[in-house]
Amino acid sequence: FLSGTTRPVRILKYVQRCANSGDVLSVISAIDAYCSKVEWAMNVGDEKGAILDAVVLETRPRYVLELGTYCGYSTLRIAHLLAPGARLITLEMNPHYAQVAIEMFRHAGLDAQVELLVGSSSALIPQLRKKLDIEKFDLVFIDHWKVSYLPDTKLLEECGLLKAGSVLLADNVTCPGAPDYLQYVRNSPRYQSQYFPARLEYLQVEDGVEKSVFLG
Ligand SMILES: Nc1ncnc2c1ncn2[C@@H]1O[C@H](Cn2cc(CNC(=O)c3cc([N+](=O)[O-])cc(O)c3O)nn2)[C@@H](O)[C@H]1O
Ligand SMILES: [Mg+2]
Repeated sequence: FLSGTTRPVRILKYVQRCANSGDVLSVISAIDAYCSKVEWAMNVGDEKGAILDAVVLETRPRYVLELGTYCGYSTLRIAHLLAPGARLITLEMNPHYAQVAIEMFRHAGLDAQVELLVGSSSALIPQLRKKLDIEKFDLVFIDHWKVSYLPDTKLLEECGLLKAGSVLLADNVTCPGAPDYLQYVRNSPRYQSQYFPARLEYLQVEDGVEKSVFLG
């Protein structure tokens, strides 16, 4: 009866049926259960998600930016760990996926904690300071089109949205891979970069995330 829907809609319907509303951890595990048992989806998943959690806890960010919301899985993992008063901005260019993510945040009871902007990262990043009155981001989670990782990182630098100590965490640097981005953050004197190997979400394939601290 869900034929003709999109994968994010099928994930959302499963969450609305099976996860306790207002319980973000049950929403996260419901998404992982569905995507490991029913159909694969490109959420960061629980193994790489645990690395994301650790980086959020270690950074204790006040201003967080996410590139590529999709179903909102990683948005929820981050939002769950933020201190009161922190702000989480997530950018999603597909309005249909954005709507699914907003419903996902509502089910988790975190829709007031997340600011979702619909549009492409390259169009939105230059507007963030004016639009949101945010000077710098303490943490950026990068999980959108792999060819956009590097140009968007350079755009964040050019727009003055990074400060010494800002942390970039990039998903999929091994699979599907973001070779130009990796080369940049690993060779630029402006970044201190570290690789965390982990399996690709829900599969036995090798992937990894790259944590890069901007040095100013
Ligand atoms: N420049 C952009 N600005 C805003 N949103 C964007 C942009 N590019 C893609 N998106 C959005 O990201 C979401 C998710 N997304 C991510 C990707 C790229 N990610 C992958 O292709 C991917 C692929 C695999 N994989 O193939 O195994 C595993 C992963 O973890 C991945 O993130 N494509 N869409 C989608 O909703 C899309 O609208
Ligand atoms: Mg990813």
